[in-house]
Amino acid sequence: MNNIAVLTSGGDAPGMNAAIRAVVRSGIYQDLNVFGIMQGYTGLIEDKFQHLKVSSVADIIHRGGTKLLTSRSEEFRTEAGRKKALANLRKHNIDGIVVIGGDGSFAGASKLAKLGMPVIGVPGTIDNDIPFTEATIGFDTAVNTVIDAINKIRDTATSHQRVWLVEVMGRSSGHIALEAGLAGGAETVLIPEVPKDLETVISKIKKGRRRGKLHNIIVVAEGVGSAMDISKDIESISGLQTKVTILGHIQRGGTPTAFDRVLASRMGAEAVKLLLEGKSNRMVGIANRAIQNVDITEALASKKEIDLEMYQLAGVLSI
Ligand SMILES: Nc1ncnc2c1ncn2[C@@H]1O[C@H](COP(=O)(O)OP(=O)(O)O)[C@@H](O)[C@H]1O
Ligand SMILES: O=P(O)(O)OC[C@H]1O[C@](O)(COP(=O)(O)O)[C@@H](O)[C@@H]1O
Ligand SMILES: [Mg+2]
Repeated sequence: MNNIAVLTSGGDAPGMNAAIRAVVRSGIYQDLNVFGIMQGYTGLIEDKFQHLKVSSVADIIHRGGTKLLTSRSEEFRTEAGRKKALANLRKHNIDGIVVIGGDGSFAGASKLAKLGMPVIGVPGTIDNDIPFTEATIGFDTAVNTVIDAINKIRDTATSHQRVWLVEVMGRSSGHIALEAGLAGGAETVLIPEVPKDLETVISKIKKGRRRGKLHNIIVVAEGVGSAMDISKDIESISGLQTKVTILGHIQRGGTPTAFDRVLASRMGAEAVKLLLEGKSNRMVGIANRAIQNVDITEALASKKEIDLEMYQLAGVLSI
């Protein structure tokens, strides 16, 4: 193995830069040439390769976003698109590639591996919706961004004694909502993994008010549906007035936490090690603080479960 490549794909996540840095520097440390592919699978198809040096990844460990840029590529979903991508990898004599991205990017990566290109996946998505890893790069930072927002909303919610719905990201999963809900002391957490019951939500609000509670924070994962619609339903059933804040893409930006930087550094370096060991179609993960790796196909075949005990605890602690 002489030449390896790295790209970021799908939604950007804080810590992706730290992962890129780790791939580049541990690759160079082990005498590899490292190429960065700009704009994810789009750049792979459009031949946007750059030879990276040690200094190419200087001053990025603390930055959100991705220096390599990212994209969602429709063309890569087609066989013709993937063949173009493979031809470019061959043209640059690439012996293996590290894909930093989420579940969709891994589905693409696995197809590339089937075409004969060694591929290692590094999980980078704020959603934390990838099985066989307790954390994905960006999740911790996103959760911290959400609790910072909840703290601020709580100040004004209390002052006006308001019911507040905070909509958070998570395309089809409730990991951000649950973790931020528990850490932010939310009264109710609505996640797609658990059927929603608005009568229970409303009776909890009313019970809280009877004990003198001055605010109600309800965290809604976007995968449940629009917080705006849910607020209208709560208002029409209960007669209560509600406010809604949709946090949106603010959750994707910002400087990564120490946790995400360390995770990204370890995972990026592990990906290079796996390529050097001749592995392919593997995904790096973390369990009990140890870096591990699993087959991507196996990972994609299963769904990451939500921690129902944590969900119940969030309910108990907000009685
Ligand atoms: N089933 C698939 N086959 C091939 N490529 C895919 C597949 N699913 C996703 N991709 C590629 O991966 C890209 C990123 O996936 P996406 O789901 O948007 O983000 P993420 O990787 O963050 O989950 C897509 O734009 C597409 O190019
Ligand atoms: O920025 P976009 O393209 O609208 O995507 C929004 C989606 O991306 C995410 O922020 C991250 O998801 P992915 O990692 O799958 O891209 C989701 O939480 C959200 O639903
Ligand atoms: Mg995804």
